[in-house]
Amino acid sequence: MASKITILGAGITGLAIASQLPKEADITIYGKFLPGDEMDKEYVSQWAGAIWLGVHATSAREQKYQMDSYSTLWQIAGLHPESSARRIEITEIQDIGVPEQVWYRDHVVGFRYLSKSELPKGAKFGMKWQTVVISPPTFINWFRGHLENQGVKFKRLHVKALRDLEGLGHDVLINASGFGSTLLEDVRESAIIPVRQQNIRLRKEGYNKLFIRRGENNYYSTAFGRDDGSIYIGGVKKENVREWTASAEDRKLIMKQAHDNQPDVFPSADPNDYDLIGDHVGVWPIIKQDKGGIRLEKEVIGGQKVVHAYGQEAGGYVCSFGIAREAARLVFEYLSDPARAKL
Ligand SMILES: Cc1cc2nc3c(=O)[nH]c(=O)nc-3n(C[C@H](O)[C@H](O)[C@H](O)COP(=O)(O)OP(=O)(O)OC[C@H]3O[C@@H](n4cnc5c(N)ncnc54)[C@H](O)[C@@H]3O)c2cc1C
Repeated sequence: MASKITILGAGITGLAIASQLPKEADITIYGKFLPGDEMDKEYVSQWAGAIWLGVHATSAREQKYQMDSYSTLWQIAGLHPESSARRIEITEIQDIGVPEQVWYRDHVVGFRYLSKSELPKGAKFGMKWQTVVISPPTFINWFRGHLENQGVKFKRLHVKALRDLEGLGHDVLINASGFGSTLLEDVRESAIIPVRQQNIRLRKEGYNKLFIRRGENNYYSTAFGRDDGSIYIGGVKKENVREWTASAEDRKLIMKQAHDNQPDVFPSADPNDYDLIGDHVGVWPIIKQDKGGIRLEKEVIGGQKVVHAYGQEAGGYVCSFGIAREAARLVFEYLSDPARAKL
């Protein structure tokens, strides 16, 4: 009989995990929010940028997750342009750090360091390489359809605890509920903290670049074109803030930084001089490295064999398929256990 696997969570984490499970498994994804829903601030995967960006200060374990995701997103961009995933050249400028910390330099397509003459004033080093950019609402919708074609079922359900799912009779339950894990009565994750990021979206055709610059005091400026003709400009990041009201001051700062870095593209520092779509404020759940980083492990809770998958600091898209492969391996460990009968 096919193994029965339940996934709680229909964000990028739950979807990616479903894609890496054995094709013959009977898989159902449950969620309060599902792909195709109207934008809701609590459904984090709709709000990502999203880009694949090698995150500099991560553990070897998370580097592997990031690279697994890079290669799969790269493939999706080649095979399924309708998913919104698109290959793009990235220019990364660093006012901090050293070139040696760029651990992904030998693993991404077309990587090269910039020469001194190519660096803007104040920069320590920089690089260009090829990455993938995604429009998340389109991407998760496409992903849902792709999984449904393979027999994965989607059902809307809001639970208070993992034990509410016990009656489904699955062999393994995957907990990919993100922030939900702080509230589930039998999980109550206390290591998750919120990270808020404010960005701007504006209408501007013809910008097909991805620029990012990082510096002292959390300086972070990015701009990239999305497939819907908009530019996503970021951003002001704040840890431990779960609040969605846009700040006018941050909006000005974001636009000023974009203007300083690319005056040819953004000739004014005043947001009102552009065709603004609006502020884009989102909050995502992370577990910091000093608290162990992403929680990706097995735990038997009240008789259910659970695999937890949440809290990725580097970003749910950046780590997606790497986390999914590891989660699939943990599922396999449960299923191949000689004492496979339910506990
Ligand atoms: C502004 C912004 C920019 C970002 N940019 C990037 C980027 O460029 N690259 C990147 O990789 N990441 C980026 N991220 C981070 C990324 O969006 C998150 O890491 C990722 O979306 C988390 O996905 P998830 O599937 O774990 O959680 P979610 O998308 O929140 O999904 C959780 C799922 O669990 C369900 N759920 C939770 N609790 C329950 C319950 N009790 N009962 C039923 N269902 C439940 C929800 O309904 C939902 O379906 C960004 C985030 C923001 C906000």
